[in-house]
Amino acid sequence: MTAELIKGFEIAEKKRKEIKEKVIKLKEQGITPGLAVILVGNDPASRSYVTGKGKASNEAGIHFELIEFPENITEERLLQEINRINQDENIHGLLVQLPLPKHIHEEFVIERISPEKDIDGFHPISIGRMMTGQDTFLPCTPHGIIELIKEKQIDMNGKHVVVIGRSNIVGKPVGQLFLNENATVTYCHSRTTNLKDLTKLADILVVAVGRAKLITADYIKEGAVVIDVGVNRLDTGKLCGDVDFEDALKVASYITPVPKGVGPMTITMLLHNTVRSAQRAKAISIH
Ligand SMILES: Nc1nc(=O)c2c([nH]1)NC[C@@H]1CN(c3ccc(C(=O)N[C@@H](CCC(=O)O)C(=O)O)cc3)C=[N+]21
Repeated sequence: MTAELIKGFEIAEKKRKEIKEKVIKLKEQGITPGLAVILVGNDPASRSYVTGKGKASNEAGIHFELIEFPENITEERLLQEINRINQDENIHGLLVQLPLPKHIHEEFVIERISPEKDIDGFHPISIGRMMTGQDTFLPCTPHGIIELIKEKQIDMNGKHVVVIGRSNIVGKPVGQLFLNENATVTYCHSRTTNLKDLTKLADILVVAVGRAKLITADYIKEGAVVIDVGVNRLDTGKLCGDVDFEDALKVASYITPVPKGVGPMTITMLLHNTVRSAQRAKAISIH
């Protein structure tokens, strides 16, 4: 078998066109969707992700504000800035790029963001709503993955999804979203003893651990769908997934490449959430 590629980049492009149309409609009604990103410190990877978000926003017609702070900013000053943006009527979405410097409590920062503007879907209120299946901002990478699966018309109902990784931003929420789609979900992580026995059972295998080429063909059931969330920067400067792509191609039915797989969908869902937030703000202003 040779797997079919899930071309996230192309699917993302199509969805961005639809988002752009929605932005045009909103602008005709006098609303310009606005996204603010807070970037602390000078990590080149974080800076490059934020640049990508800014570019994608501008291309979609979304107003983008980058707010930069030095590494040594106090937590109090950062929280104060979030308070200010929470009140800013021109901004519908706010995200604080992670990770933050060690002296800042990430959870305090996330909890300070107004759930109405939490387009990352990281606030405990957003997570709670997601868990109970309510309408809310869904975290972008997990949501992007579900959209890719739907786009390819891959059945999730009753399927066994195995997630490797249990981060708050990818592993945990992606399992929850698959559960909401009636899949059976198994979580694996660094303490899992019999990893290969479990991954071999997966109809859909989601890999989000951050270790280049960890998953080879022998971890994958014949015909499984493989979703690679890894973004590992090699010494050569090349981006590489958590899956050994060439090897996995031989056994999987569908596979996402890195780059141009899940990554572009993450940014697309961020734009999607920002536009939804603006639409909602508009609806409220009418009442
Ligand atoms: N508060 C917060 N929200 C985030 O959404 C967030 C974050 N913090 N911290 C870091 C991760 C990582 N992340 C990516 C977004 C896009 C690509 C992406 O577009 N990747 C391109 C390649 C880009 C390149 O070549 O550098 C691709 O896969 O094709 C990757 C990774 C968002 N994150």
